Amino acid sequence: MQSRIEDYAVVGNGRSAALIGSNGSIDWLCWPRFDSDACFASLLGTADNGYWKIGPAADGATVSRRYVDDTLILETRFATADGEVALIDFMPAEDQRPELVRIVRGLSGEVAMRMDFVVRFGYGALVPWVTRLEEGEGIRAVVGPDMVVLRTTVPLRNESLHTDSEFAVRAGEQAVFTLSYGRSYRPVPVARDAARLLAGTQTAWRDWSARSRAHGEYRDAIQRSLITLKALAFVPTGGIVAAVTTSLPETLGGDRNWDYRYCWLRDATLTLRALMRGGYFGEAARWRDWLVRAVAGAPEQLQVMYGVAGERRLQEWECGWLSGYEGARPVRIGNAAADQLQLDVYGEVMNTLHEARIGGLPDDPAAWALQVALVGHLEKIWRVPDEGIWETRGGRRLFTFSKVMCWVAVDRTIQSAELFGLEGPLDRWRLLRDEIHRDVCERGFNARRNAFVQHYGSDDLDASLLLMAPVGFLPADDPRVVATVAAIERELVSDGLVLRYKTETMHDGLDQGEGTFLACSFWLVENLSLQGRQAEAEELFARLLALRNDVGLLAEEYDTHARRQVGNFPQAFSHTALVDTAFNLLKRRSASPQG
Ligand SMILES: OC[C@H]1O[C@H](O[C@H]2O[C@H](CO)[C@@H](O)[C@H](O)[C@H]2O)[C@H](O)[C@@H](O)[C@@H]1O
Repeated sequence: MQSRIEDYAVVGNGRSAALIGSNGSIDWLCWPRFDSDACFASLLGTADNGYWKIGPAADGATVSRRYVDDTLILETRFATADGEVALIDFMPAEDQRPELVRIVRGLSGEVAMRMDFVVRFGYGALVPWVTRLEEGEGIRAVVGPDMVVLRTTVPLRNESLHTDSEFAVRAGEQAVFTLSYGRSYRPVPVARDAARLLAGTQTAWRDWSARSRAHGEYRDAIQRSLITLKALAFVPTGGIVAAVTTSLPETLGGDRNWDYRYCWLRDATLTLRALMRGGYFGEAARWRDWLVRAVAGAPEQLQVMYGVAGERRLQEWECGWLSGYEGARPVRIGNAAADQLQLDVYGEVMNTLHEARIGGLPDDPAAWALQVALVGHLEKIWRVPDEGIWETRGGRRLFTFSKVMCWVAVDRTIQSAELFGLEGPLDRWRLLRDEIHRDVCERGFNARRNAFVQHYGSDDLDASLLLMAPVGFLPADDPRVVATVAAIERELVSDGLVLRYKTETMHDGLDQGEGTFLACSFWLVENLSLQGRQAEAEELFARLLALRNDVGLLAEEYDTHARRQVGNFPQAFSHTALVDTAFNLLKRRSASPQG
């Protein structure tokens, strides 16, 4: 039932998103929010956990897919011996009402089609009570507070807990399906005109994309990533999720399965940086307001992640009735990492707020007051061990990268104060910045290994340290940085791509082994380029671009043995790193004498 991860495309509307396989099957959809219960969950289980498939009745069609121009409207073409049809899938942009529209258009000949609809609320567990609509062709499916309404232009048949339809589409004809979500105690959502919704959605995405600064050789790759990142933003609040899925495994068949449908300060700020580089500052303003609301009063209560509206309790539990993606169990809902201490997030937040100011985002006194309070708190806690950027579950350590990012937090706050005349104890902050820098250089560098190491006193390498030069902690040609990059290239590169760390020696509290981490691989490109190894940088970048699926999407990791994308999908981290690296390569190319 499940497709390969890279066979999925995403459609969304700024509140939720659906994954659609190249076979026309929607195997994942949570409504009404990204983190709501799924009503189609076969992605993580079996057909009985819910899916909605539209495709040719006979097997053997040739499939090709694309997004319509610079939009999030998916077009899947099925070419059969009898003719060709296009399946158009989208969520209307106009009001973010939870709705999915599917239009089958006949392009040539006459194609016999089939639709199968199995809706199961509660992450695939609950069979709804299904009734026919009084007007028009359609059904209403209800369980407890949840309701979906399926309307269509073709006849439906209800049989053994399953709704289906067999219909034919000739060239020039079309069949339309709309699925709307609502609360079961509210009236049935009114029917809307699919053609009008399609036109409006197309215009909204085209207008958004027209504002982009993406350019040059990587223009299309950058823009597709920006659209994907935009699709991860929860419009009503400004929160941004790390991915639209939970528990797509980092190792096929393994237990590294996590719920990413939340707003990590780290992932969200990196997403914003990418959107701002693309010219999109509106999202930055909304996210900053979200941050001020989410963190609110006490800086010592800062969490590393929140729900999309700023919720703090993201309790992790295992969804025992789902058998997992290709059997990878457990399927986890919620994320216990919410209770961790990860000091790097201070650096990512301060860096993004600083860049937003430079980009012209009007200042907000509440945001500056929050920053001053956060640095005040960091001053007290930067020396303590934490769980680090990788959210390890094997106990707290003095992670070198966490300390580097504490330096970034203080450095960017000082820079903001200096550049924009903002008030703060500058002399004290400057002393703090120097102290953190000294600490990292003395305790994070292992002379015997001739490299900065994962945590103080260890021999392990860590790919997060590829960010030392890009964040400006040390120059890229500093001999210690050059040696660290060389050591990572020797020891953490697998088939040309970068592992986060060695799970064999790191003891992160989980089973051994995982795929190569795509964001880290982009960070290696950045270091090669900063070291002037341009040809190598561009070659690795081209390789990474080639790993995107047919519609330009990336998961979190890549399994170089199975040659498959692994981990949650599509993932913000990977797409932000793509955008950043592409812009940097283009900038350096145009600055070079030959550029
Ligand atoms: O590796 C164990 C941890 O994996 C997840 O964290 C990863 O995803 C986060 C969201 O993209 C990212 O911010 C983090 O840097 C990654 O390591 C998972 O969410 C954790 O619960 C888990 O401990």
